[in-house]
Amino acid sequence: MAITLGPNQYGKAEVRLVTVDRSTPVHEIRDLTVSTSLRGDLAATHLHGDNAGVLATDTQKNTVYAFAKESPVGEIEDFALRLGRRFVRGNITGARILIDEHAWQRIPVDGKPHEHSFSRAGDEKRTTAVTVDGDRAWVVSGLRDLVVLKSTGSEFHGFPRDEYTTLPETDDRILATAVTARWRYQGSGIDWANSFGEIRRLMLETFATLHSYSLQQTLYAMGEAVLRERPEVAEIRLSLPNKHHFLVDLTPFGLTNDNEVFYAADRPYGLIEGTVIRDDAEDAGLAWHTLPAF
Ligand SMILES: O=c1[nH]c(=O)c2[nH]c(=O)[nH]c2[nH]1
Repeated sequence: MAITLGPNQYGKAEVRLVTVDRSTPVHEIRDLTVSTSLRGDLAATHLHGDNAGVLATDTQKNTVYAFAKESPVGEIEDFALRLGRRFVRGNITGARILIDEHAWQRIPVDGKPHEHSFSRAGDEKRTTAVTVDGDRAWVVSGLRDLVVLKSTGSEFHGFPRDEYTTLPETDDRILATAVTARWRYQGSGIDWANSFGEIRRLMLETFATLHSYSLQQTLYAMGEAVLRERPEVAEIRLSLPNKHHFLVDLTPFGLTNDNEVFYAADRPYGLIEGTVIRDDAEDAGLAWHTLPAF
């Protein structure tokens, strides 16, 4: 019997990085969670504990902080590319850098945004996942936990009924989800910030305006809108938990419920996931390699 080492990677997970730009009295803050993962010829450490080719995860963490001091972090995609390219040398042939950006907004005081006091702008995160392999690189960006709800304009009916079906058909329900999206970029010279803003806008506008007959239909329409308008996006993957809102039965209290009082269920939840891709998309290469969640 032969036993061999299979695919492996290692790095520092969830490095918390906060930067303050103090160049003017109006401070700018950035708040990132950075995870690094390196691949390559790492047999010696796995088989014999020989660490000559192991760039310590502690060094990887320090590199994140040093790079943030040496030049402005900039767009998370550029920061991830800089880090990934730094790590790929010698026996390290590939790197994957994940970054989540946490948004802050200025606290309004006397109607004006404060210079150096902030409040968290909700749970939503802008994300990127950069994979470097030799001198090639792939960028998959996205967002997580963008919670949306529409109070009408959503129906769900026509599904099969069997002896276990209890769900009533509805022609007017609340539709709510927390959007997780990742999209794969193609081409070069991409304005990361503008592209992110436009993709987010397209997804939100589609969610708001599409009269939905299923969350699946909404998912596809959101992805299709992005691919139609944004040629720099090769494909988009969406994960949409159906945050069910059930009508409360008020008849025990002698009351009617005219689609006004709901119980927001926590779990279980439907989980609707899918990819929307253009038929002439550039090859995905290693873009999704070892990417969690999809
Ligand atoms: O939009 C929906 N899609 C489903 O597949 C589903 N299943 C379910 O119970 N409710 C819903 N809603």
